[in-house]
Amino acid sequence: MANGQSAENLAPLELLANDISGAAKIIEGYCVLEHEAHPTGDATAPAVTIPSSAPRYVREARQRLLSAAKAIQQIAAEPTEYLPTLAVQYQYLACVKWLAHFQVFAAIPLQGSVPYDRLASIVTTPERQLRSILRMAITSGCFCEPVLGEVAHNAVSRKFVDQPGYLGWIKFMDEYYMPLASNMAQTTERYGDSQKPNETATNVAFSTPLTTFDFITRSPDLSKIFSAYMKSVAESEGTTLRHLIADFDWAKLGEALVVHVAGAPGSVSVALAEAYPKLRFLVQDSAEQIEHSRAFLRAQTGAIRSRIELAVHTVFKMQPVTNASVYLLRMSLHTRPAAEVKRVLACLLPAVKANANARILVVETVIPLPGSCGILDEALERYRDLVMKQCFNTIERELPEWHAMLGSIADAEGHLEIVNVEKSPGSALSSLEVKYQRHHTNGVLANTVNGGNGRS
Ligand SMILES: C[S@@+](CC[C@H](N)C(=O)[O-])C[C@H]1O[C@@H](n2cnc3c(N)ncnc32)[C@H](O)[C@@H]1O
Repeated sequence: MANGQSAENLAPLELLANDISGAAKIIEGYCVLEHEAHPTGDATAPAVTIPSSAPRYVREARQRLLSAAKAIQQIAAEPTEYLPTLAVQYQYLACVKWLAHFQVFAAIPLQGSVPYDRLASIVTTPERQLRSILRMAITSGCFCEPVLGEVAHNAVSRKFVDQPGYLGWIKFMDEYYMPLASNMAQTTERYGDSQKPNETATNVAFSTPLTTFDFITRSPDLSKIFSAYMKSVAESEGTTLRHLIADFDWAKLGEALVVHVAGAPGSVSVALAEAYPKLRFLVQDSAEQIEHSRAFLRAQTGAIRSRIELAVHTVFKMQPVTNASVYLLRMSLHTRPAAEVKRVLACLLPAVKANANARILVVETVIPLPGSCGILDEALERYRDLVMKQCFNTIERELPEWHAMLGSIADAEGHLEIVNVEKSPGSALSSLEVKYQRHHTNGVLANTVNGGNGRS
């Protein structure tokens, strides 16, 4: 400990500085041991800072470092700096939008640097404006200036070239999410605590009577950028399928059937099928989506295709398959009002009641209780909660709310119960393992005798 002091005697700033230093040592030590490139923000920065194959303690150190760095900035800053710092954030979004509009990402060579004046003549923008906007973006971590007067890509800006969906994401944030967020107060003024899907910030911001889904799908422009945005979100760190694979003990299932409820197009089943060759899958969704799934599966290898079946099934009808080991519900509940969430879960109850080892795996955001995790993780989960409210009048839930929701799904002999919760470092989603719990009989939990898995 610095100066021989114990942790209890350290002031908050020193504690955070120690956290940062300790986490940075773990990360740098890992990079040296594994011959990985050291994280930097310059042109040589690796495309991935910490690979997903890194041990959990290294990925946890990265989360700790990010949160401690954010927390230390907050407490070291003067209160009078709060608003100027907030102002910087909206300018960042405006700069990235401007750079995307003038196709600056594509105009900068992937290797080497380019002088501002030459770049300005390529993208036909005033040089002084281009330089100001790029230099502002550089302070956000996007692009770098390896030689004074010349700009180059770094790992962040290169993403906008490698993954064009990033441009759709920025456009969607700017043209859709921003107006919703800035109309949040007017929405509460007009609709109070409404949970109706057509009394949201979408209705206020865009003066439409439509629900958010209808509003987006009926606008060709918006639905195009929405698809690009969703594709990028699916590939982003928070929702990558690697977390789903890591956050449940799929191997213990052996040869088993997994039903992915509302699982089109089937990319989740394909990823799991590749990782676990003994598992078979049934993807259920609407008739229209299952048609897309057929096309999607045709592009997979025969070995994968042979283990994935498709079926038209609505989440509001009783689950017809009762011999599966897992009924997976991933990101399918948070856009629904509570009454619908209950109906969806109730349709699965008989299937998990029929087999004491069967599980419902609910993969959704769990909002952390204040201070229970790093400040950055907490902010990202709370962001998702606000977006759900603004778009759908629905919520993301805290763990006690998930316990209450699942516990309320019951029949005469028992109810649904969460037996385990897992969340990989960096994941935006938690995996809630849910079983049917029989009511106490003579003080003994009937299900425990029958095959609880002991992981709770
Ligand atoms: C956000 S997506 C879920 C994505 C998918 N579960 C995953 O993990 O990537 C919602 C899915 O629910 C499906 N869906 C919506 N309403 C449904 C219903 N009533 N019955 C069955 N599927 C439905 C949609 O077609 C869509 O595939």
